[in-house]
Amino acid sequence: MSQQQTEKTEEKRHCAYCLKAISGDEVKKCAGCMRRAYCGRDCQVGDWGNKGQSHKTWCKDKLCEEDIDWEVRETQGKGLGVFAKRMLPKHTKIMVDRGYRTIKETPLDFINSLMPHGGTLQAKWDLNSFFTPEGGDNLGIRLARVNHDCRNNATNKYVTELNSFVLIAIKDIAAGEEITIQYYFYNDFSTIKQVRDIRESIIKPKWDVVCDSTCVCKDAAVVDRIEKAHQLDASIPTMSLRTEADVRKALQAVDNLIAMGEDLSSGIMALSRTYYDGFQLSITNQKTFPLHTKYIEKYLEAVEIVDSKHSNTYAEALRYKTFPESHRNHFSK
Ligand SMILES: C[S@@+](CC[C@H](N)C(=O)[O-])C[C@H]1O[C@@H](n2cnc3c(N)ncnc32)[C@H](O)[C@@H]1O
Repeated sequence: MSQQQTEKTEEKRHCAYCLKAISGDEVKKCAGCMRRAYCGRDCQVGDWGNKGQSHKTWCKDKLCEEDIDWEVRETQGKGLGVFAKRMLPKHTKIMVDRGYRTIKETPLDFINSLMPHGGTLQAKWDLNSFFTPEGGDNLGIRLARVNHDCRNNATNKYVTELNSFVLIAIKDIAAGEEITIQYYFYNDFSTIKQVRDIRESIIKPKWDVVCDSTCVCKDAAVVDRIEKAHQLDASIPTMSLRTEADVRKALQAVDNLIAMGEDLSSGIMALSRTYYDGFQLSITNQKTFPLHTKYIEKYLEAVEIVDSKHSNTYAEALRYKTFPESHRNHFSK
């Protein structure tokens, strides 16, 4: 385990484990990354394993840290929010935040500090936990401070085996800019009807966030782009793969979808799946097999951004890159 070091500066930080505000001599840093701050050895030990944020897994990645790269502070009219302290380039991992699965599992101090102020533990849990298609409702104690925006500049994915949310920038985020996500997960290629239903039936009642008529979710041009991408996405699995020409046609659809997805909000999530589609399709035919390289490389890159190198998905993608013939779609099977 990395050792603590005492800093003699008047630096102001938050303990990465208990979240206490600390400054000057109270700030102890992980000697591995020299970035993560603790108020003492007990907190450092707690944070190292999965009782805390599993810093053992992330230390070498030198991830963004609270008070260095982002901070939690008051917003105008939304309570607290998370703000960039420096320019965070597109695809930066802003935070990896452990997901608590139940109220019982969540430290009481953490859950008590959350909105709604004066509310019951259940009300706080309901407001601050996020549904994850991969792992049910989970609460990330720092993620819970991130506000919703339909024009979000970040997106989050829950990685089940790491028991953590990974929050990534989906565009360059300027120093001082608020970091926002879309509450309630939907991928960019879901139909606009689903998007609208989610707004009306989940986001509004659960978080009391109401979009005005100028919001991007009501922009006809955006609606049209999402709808077209959805139709194309839904058509790909139904396409014939009997001949080489069929496979090339399906790959053309994949390339078109990639081009459409590039500029849709949170694109990298849906794109990672589309790159994988390209890989799976190209390997079905001996003639198109050489094309698989570009898709699997893009897929691996996207998985590294969204799920991280420590995920099972990354290990699997790496295996398919190295041994594409091991995939069930390989033309020899
Ligand atoms: C998960 S919390 C986000 C952090 C919260 N602002 C805080 O102070 O802890 C969700 C709540 O934040 C507020 N909020 C989030 N996004 C908002 C938005 N776009 N407009 C207004 N309020 C928002 C709403 O009160 C919402 O129920």
